[in-house]
Amino acid sequence: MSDMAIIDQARGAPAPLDLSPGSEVRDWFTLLKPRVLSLVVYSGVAGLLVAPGHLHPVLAVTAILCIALAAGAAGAINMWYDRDIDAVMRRTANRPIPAGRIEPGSALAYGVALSLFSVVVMGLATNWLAAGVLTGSILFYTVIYTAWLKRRTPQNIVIGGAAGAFPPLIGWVAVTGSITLEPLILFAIIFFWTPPHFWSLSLWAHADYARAGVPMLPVVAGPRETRRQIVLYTVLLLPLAPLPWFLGMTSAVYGVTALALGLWFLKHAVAVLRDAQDEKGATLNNDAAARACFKYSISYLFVLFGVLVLDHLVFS
Ligand code: HEM
Ligand SMILES: CC(C)=CCC/C(C)=C/CC/C(C)=C/COP(=O)(O)OP(=O)(O)O
Repeated sequence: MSDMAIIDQARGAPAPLDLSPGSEVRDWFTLLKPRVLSLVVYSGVAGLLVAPGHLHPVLAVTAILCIALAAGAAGAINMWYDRDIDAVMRRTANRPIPAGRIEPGSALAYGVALSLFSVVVMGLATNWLAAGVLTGSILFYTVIYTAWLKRRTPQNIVIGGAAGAFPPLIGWVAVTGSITLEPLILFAIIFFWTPPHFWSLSLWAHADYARAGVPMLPVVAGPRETRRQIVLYTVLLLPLAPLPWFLGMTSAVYGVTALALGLWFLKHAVAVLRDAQDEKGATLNNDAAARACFKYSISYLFVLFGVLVLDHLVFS
């Protein structure tokens, strides 16, 4: 706390919210993995906006806040469970639990309380199917991905990564109260997007995972196989993303944009595959192609879902 804040508090003034680096409030916020939340909320909003039907704006905002809260709460439980491996990885060693700034038990209680709160509010504000799917997504991330698959198999990302594909489905179900083919396609898009998103990053971050004993694909199968798998999933995503157009859900504007974005993703993936390696398999240019592919993966999803929503608002 700053000197001014301490003086203010001594005078009886309410303490201002301290969000400075290392502050306690900031640490509790960090437990929610806020940076990843941006795309989670964005895809949830997209699912909610393109769904047929109407939800009162207050309830729609509540539903989105519940998705954000649930994803954040699951992130806090993930950080509680993974505190041992987070402590050994350079990227995560300064997280609030391994750095000793937040007690593990308090983080768990926080994650569980926020999870329960988000599910109950979602059920009351929208419908109980949406609350059920929200519960499924929390359990998928915390139990299936974090506690079960992450430390056991290099397919952890493929199966467990489905957790992150739930938000547009939840947004849709919050409006319609039912699960149909359309939101399942949105789910599938994120499902097939996740492996190239994460494996690109893991190509340059695998030393961290190896040190922590996490069997990520580059650690277990090597960088070459990881590069091949990145191309494979990008190829699978290519026809999948325009599917809403083929099924009459959108106009050609979305369809053609989805194809173009997919081809550009594939170009990045092929560049990753071709990235020069020395005889020991180490890359010669600091994995510039993998870094570019990871960065592009995030823009890809932002633009794809943005155009999906615009297409819906303009043409339907
Ligand atoms: C198993 C699946 C996934 C894994 C293992 C994974 C892992 C990661 C990692 C390690 C980062 C690096 C930076 C950080 O720690 O914040 C990252 C960044 C990011 N991920 Fe993922 N991710 C997954 C799925 C997703 C999904 C489903 C979304 C949203 C739809 C997403 C959105 C993002 C975003 C927006 C960033 C950039 C954050 C920033 O600004 O640094 N990720 N991801
Ligand atoms: C509504 C709801 C529950 C949505 C799920 C949210 C979501 C984006 C899940 C994706 C999984 C994810 C970010 C994994 C990060 O891997 P990790 O946890 O292994 O990454 P780390 O090494 O950074 O801890």
